[in-house]
Amino acid sequence: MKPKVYIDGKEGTTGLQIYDRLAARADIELLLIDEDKRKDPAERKKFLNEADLVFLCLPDDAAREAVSMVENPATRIIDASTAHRTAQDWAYGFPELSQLHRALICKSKRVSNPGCHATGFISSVYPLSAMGVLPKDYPLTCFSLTGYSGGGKKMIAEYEGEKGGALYSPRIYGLNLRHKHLPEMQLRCGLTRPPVFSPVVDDYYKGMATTISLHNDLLSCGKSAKAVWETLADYYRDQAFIHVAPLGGETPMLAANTLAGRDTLTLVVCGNETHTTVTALFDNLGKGASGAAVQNMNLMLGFPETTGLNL
Ligand SMILES: NC(=O)C1=CN([C@@H]2O[C@H](COP(=O)(O)OP(=O)(O)OC[C@H]3O[C@@H](n4cnc5c(N)ncnc54)[C@H](OP(=O)(O)O)[C@@H]3O)[C@@H](O)[C@H]2O)C=CC1
Ligand SMILES: CC(=O)N[C@@H](CCC(=O)OP(=O)(O)O)C(=O)O
Repeated sequence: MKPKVYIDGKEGTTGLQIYDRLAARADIELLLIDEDKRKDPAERKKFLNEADLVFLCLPDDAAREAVSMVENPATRIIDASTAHRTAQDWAYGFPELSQLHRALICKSKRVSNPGCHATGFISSVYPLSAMGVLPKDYPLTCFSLTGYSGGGKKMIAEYEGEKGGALYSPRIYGLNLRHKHLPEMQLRCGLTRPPVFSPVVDDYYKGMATTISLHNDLLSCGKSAKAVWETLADYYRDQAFIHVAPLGGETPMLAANTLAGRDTLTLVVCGNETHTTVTALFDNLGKGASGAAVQNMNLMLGFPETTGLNL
């Protein structure tokens, strides 16, 4: 019997991208709700309980409500929203972080998909912290560029409709320094202080560049860009979805849309004897959302991790 899969919120930006990755798959049965009933709670409840695995591609409150509708103990959930990313009883859907993360995803009934900015931040900070290069109390700063599809249908409409001058230029947001991804960044990396985080949205559809900046003399060990690069290259050497570029990168500038349309993430380490930057390049809708969600589904259902993905 093929596992039955339902995407709640399939008509949204993340949901459609998951659908695109699954539509042609013969190893699952996709359950499709009637278009005119896609927000009908009773109909959604039926689908949520009929499925072996559901993706929640909904705003946070609707995701919480959807979880409360699930009564079938066999139904497994991957939540793409922020609602459960710091919940201790949910597995954190970032399998490359450790064997334990991967094992918990494989067996868990509840998996929370990482936030897009958080994915970029954690991909560099977690290994450096786990390998003892970065002290847990390091005063981290991070800036993160994203395309406008990161803001979902509403922001896409803003950028693709008649727009004013400001939307033609990069915009720094999250100015209260309390962006919703900060709790998962801090908790999942075990940091004792939250980073100073500045997200930036710009006038292109998708793609991200998330950068942390380090003073080498404040690192616990390996006080050079080369040592940071070696640590990351070694940590991710066997991963299909995360690659580490040669030290210094391969281009004189880093374009945030380099990996648009792909489900992989590339880390670029730059710097010198005194300072280091690490930049994660990826697609907010690939490794930053839908691609990661499908990767998690494959692990949960026992399929090859790379099935149906744009490596
Ligand atoms: N876009 C991105 O790059 C990323 C998004 N995410 C997260 O994924 C989730 C979805 O985001 P995104 O796809 O961008 O958002 P969108 O606004 O593009 O899509 C959300 C979808 O949910 C539908 N919806 C809203 N309320 C309900 C409800 N009560 N019942 C059923 N459907 C409902 C909306 O309907 P309607 O079409 O009528 O508006 C819409 O189709 C969010 O939590 C977001 O934060 C995570 C990582 C990256
Ligand atoms: C451009 C823009 O607004 N982007 C969104 C991030 C989208 C996202 O990752 O949402 P989740 O937190 O559900 O993962 C933001 O920064 O709030």
